[in-house]
Amino acid sequence: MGVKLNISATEAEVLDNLAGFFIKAGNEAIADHGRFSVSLSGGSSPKKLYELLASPAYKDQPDWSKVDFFFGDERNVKHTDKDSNYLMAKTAMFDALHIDGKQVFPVDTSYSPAGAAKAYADTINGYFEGKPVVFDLVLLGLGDNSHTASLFPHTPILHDDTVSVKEVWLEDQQVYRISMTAPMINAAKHIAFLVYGEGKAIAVHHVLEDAADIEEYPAQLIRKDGGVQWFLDTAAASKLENK
Ligand SMILES: O=C1O[C@H](COP(=O)(O)O)[C@@H](O)[C@H](O)[C@H]1O
Repeated sequence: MGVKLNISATEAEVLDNLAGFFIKAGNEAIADHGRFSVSLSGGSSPKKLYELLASPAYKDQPDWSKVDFFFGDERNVKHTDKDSNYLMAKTAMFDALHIDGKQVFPVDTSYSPAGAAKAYADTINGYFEGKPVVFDLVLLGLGDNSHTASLFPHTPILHDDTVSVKEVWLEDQQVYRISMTAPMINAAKHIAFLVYGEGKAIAVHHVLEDAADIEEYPAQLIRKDGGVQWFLDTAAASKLENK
């Protein structure tokens, strides 16, 4: 799968290492083509990373006016809802860094789920001006059930081979989410997972070491020849047999 493991002793070290990776990727992208396009993850894990990146004491920060923010997935809720990935990133990072609204590309959840997915795909294609969609960095988390972005077990999006954005119906929760497809994520220059805590250890083992089964372990869909970076703490890595 081209996995690059970065295992740290503590949660704080994992966050620090990934912040360093983010900043390096950002500075390199800006030096290379003038801007840094990053797709953020949502859920419970990344908030501390975003707060750390926004911390004024943090070293070697990129020129934030040259960073463009997207979302790998979103809950089908208003931007003011506590479950909104956009709201979480805004409060944890955008506000503190005074990011201009023109640099932030949230999913427009005022549409129907299918409409929001289509509109977001159009937004992304427009940003890349009709050229191939290649984000400089896609950040991802991992759910206890081995989902990433909103690529959930046993959902049709797992078999979508288009570089696109789709709505995802979660039968058990009776809600929609909107998610980039695996091919859109896999086209990125860099992909980095942030996973910490013992609760994720079994999922990490399934995704990285079990036989291929994308229906059960959708994060196995995320692969790159150049390697996918996994930033883990020792608790999340504790069930790995090969470290
Ligand atoms: O990549 C992602 O992963 C999470 C799962 O992370 P968790 O920390 O909430 O368990 C997912 O739900 C999130 O929306 C996504 O961006």
